[in-house]
Amino acid sequence: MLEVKNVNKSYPSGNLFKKRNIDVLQDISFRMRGQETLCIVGESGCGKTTLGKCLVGLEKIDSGVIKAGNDILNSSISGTKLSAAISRIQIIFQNPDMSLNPKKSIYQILAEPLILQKSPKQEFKKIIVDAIESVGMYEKHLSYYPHQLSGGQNQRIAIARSILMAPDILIADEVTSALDVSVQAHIVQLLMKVKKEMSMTLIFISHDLALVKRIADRVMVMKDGRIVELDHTSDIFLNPKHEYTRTLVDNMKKVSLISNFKQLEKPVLA
Ligand SMILES: Nc1ncnc2c1ncn2[C@@H]1O[C@H](COP(=O)(O)OP(=O)(O)OP(=O)(O)O)[C@@H](O)[C@H]1O
Repeated sequence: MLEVKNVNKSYPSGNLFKKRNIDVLQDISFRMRGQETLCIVGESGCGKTTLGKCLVGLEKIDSGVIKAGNDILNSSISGTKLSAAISRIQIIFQNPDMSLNPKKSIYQILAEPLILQKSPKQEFKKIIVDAIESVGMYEKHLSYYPHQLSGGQNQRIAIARSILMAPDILIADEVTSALDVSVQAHIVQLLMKVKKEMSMTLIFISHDLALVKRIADRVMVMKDGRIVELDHTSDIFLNPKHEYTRTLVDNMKKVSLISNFKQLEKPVLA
């Protein structure tokens, strides 16, 4: 169970003479339970990634509380204790090439969670082979380095590494946006499969509203660091209550009309 209560986060801004803070997250509260998929949407810069980073303790919150099971994170936890505080939540980012250490082999990357969990060394190989196969890759890839794999394959490795941490909650932050369209669907399918098999809660951050409509149980709409609407997917798309949600949904409909029209325009090849 995840409970986020009145979370606020600001970043320092301005210059030496005129310092100020920008409020990036304002009074964020929500709860999640069980195998729910919550999608977070909203315009660029509204605070989606910052919220994800705060949930896993990569950023310190200014006030409020985050609870995941018995793990509790608040504004008084800092330093190395921060990311250790919320061990039940893992995050995967947009660009797997940046999150995987280029100097480490895939085997070494996948061994990291096992070292952290103090798993018996003699079991490493079997667990790692199982993990890489569960994301649709093979034992032979364990000797590769990230630069020898495609973006989609590296994203699979990032997912395998996260699931080796056996989290209760997985945050996927724009995980398909840097990938080729043909690979995107495979990564989403994989995430949904992993979520089901591991009985995880999934927080999926995305700009792709058509995808959100397909996979979300509930949708959180953010604007300027605040939650403007949080509701079941059907209500968000069929009966949006907030003006901003209505604009987002209308824009999605326009984009899908244009792409349907473009497909019609395509010449038929003999
Ligand atoms: N480390 C930082 N220092 C200062 N400001 C930051 C920092 N990280 C993010 N911000 C600012 O916080 C705001 C929210 O950024 P965030 O990355 O959370 O937005 P987002 O909704 O995820 O955007 P996008 O959809 O483009 O990824 C932005 O104005 C951004 O410039």
